Order: sequence, then C-alpha cells, then structure tokens
Amino acid sequence: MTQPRTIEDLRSEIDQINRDLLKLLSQRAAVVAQIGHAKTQEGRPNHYDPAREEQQLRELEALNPGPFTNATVKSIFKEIFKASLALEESNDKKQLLVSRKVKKEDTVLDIDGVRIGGDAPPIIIAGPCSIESEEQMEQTAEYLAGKGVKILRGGAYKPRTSPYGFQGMGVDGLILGGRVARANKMLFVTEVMDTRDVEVVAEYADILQVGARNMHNFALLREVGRARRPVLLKRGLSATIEEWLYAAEYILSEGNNEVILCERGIRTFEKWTRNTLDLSAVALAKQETHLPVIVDVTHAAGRRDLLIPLAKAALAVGADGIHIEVHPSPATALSDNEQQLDFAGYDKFDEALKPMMKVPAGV
Ligand SMILES: C=C(O[C@@H]1C=C(C(=O)O)C=C[C@H]1O)C(=O)O
Repeated sequence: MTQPRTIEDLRSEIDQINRDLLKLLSQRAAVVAQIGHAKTQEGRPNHYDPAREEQQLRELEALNPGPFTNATVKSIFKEIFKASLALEESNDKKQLLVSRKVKKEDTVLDIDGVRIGGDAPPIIIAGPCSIESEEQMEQTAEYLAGKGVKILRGGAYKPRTSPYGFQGMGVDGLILGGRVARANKMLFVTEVMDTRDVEVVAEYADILQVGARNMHNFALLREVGRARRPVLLKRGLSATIEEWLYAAEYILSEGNNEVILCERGIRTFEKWTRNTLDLSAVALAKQETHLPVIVDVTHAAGRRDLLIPLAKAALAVGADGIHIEVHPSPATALSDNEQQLDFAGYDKFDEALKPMMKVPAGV
C-alpha cells in the first residue's frame, strides 16, 4: 500500500507544473510577438482577430478533458489572448515613429529661423479665426508682429458646422494671408481640409493645419505627410490621446517628421466652456512623443475670460506654445465672435504671459 502523498510533496509537484506552464506561456508569448511583428509588416492596423480566438476556443472546448468546465477553460484562455494582444500592441507601439522610444530627443522645428519645441522658448501662434479682408489681415499682422508674434494664423477654408455659414475666402484668402505674413516677417499657418487643396495651401502657407474635425481624415493625413511643409495637427473633438498620436503617425509614416501636436479641448458634458482643456493630454503627449505640443486656448475655452489662466496652465505643464485667436473687431467677425480677443485683450494676455515666455518650455 502506497502512502498518500503529503501536501508538501504535492505542492512541490505544483511548483514544477507552474514552472512548466510559465515556460510554455513565455514560449507562446514569443510566437505571438512574431505574429504581431508580421502583422505590422503587412500594414494591418488591427492586431485583434476575434475569429482566430474563437477558433482556438472551439478547439480547446472539444479537447477539454476536465475537470475544469468549458466555461472555466475558456475564461482562462481568454485572459491569455488578452495578455497576448496587449503584448503585440505594445511591441508595435515601441516602433511608432512619433514615440520617444524610437527617438529620445525632442524634435525641434526650425521654420525659417523660428524654432518650435525642445529648448526653444514657447511660441505664440495668433491671428483671426477667418481671413475676411485685406484691412483685417493687415491690421492684425502688423499689430501682432509688433508684439513679437512670429506666426500668423487665419482660416481660408472654414470647417463650419452649418453648410450655410461663411465658408472662407479660399485661394484669395491664402494669397492674402501669405502676403501679409511675409510683409510682417511672420510665418503663415492655415487649415487645409481637402486632399485636393494640399498643394495650393502648401504654396502659400509655411505650416499646414489639420483641424480637429479632420484629425481622422486619413487620406488628408497621408497627403500632408507627403507635403514638404510642417503640419499643425489638432486633436479631434472626441479623440483619445492614442488616436491623436496615431493620426500624427500617419503623417510621419509618409516621411514628414515636422509635426506640431495641438490640444484644443475635448467634448465633455461641461457646458460652461466650449470644450474641456485636457492638460493631461499635453503632459502625456510630451512624455510619449518627441514632437512639439502646443495648446489652442481659444477653442478649449470658447470664452475670453479663461484664456490667460489656461495659457499659463498649458505652459506650466510643458506646452511648447499657445495658439490664440485675435481679431481687430471680434464683435463683427464672420466666425467665432465669442472667443476671439481684440487688440486690447491681447495686450493684457501678452503682459500676463510674459514672465512665462522667456524660459524654455517643459521646465
Ligand atoms: C496572436 C494573434 O493575435 C491575437 C492574439 C491571439 C492569441 O493569443 O492566440 C489570437 C488572435 C489575436 O487576437 C493571432 O492573430 O494569431
């Protein structure tokens, strides 16, 4: 008669089984990583394959010798699949061109001597929401240049909620914006909304803006990725940080490394501000990527009284610059009346921000 085995003895057998299981799990993970790599090479954006998982679960069910129920076996393997998928995706992320894991040092843009990102002092991008007239653009550019602003903004193509709202001056606006910026030794940034316009916008603008509503327009992202102009990429209204960074990846993957990320507030349940400024996204984007990150305080707040505190907060968390709308007469502006600053308002903004503008961002 054999003696019943002691608990200690049985536990040491379990310990050995654990070691074997761990070895097998690690072997499995190594194979999963290879599959993940192959998927990335094939350009498959989605690593999750529910059909493949389902097939494995069916086979395991058929083979299950017990004593665990099928439901238990399935839930254990589902955990393994989940961990495997996470592994595949994190390996994949390590290879993202936007990632600090790929490029440790900050990307510093130098656009005709205007430096953005890294150790450069924070920059201001300012100008009206829409380009409306010669007088409006000349007055604004002259005023802002006098304040030391190096980058003039102004929309020639406007993504308006209503198709009947003012849609922008189009090519005439581009010509005007470019000319006025140059006359005041400024750079000109303007939004491009359509792949068909990238070429003409790039002809007149120094920086191409992809707006929040187009952050998921992958054809446009690829097209600006092929343009030889830096790109200002706004975060989408409801985009996660990950989606925003993937949008930037589209641009870099086409060979254009000059991307400035712009947080502009996201849609939340809050009604007292137009959007909710997500400062953690700024800090995270700085941490996860090597790209310059700026904050559009105008669209984040949607109201003038918050522009100064939000801009200060943005710089405090490491933003490389601020984007703000300024108009000679906001009350008569063709868009965004509630949120653009007039010149007196900008004087106050400039004064309030001055102490934070000299030091490099991110300290
Ligand atoms: C490893 C793969 O990727 C994922 C992980 C799976 C797994 O761990 O078995 C199965 C399907 C995918 O969701 C694969 O597609 O085979």
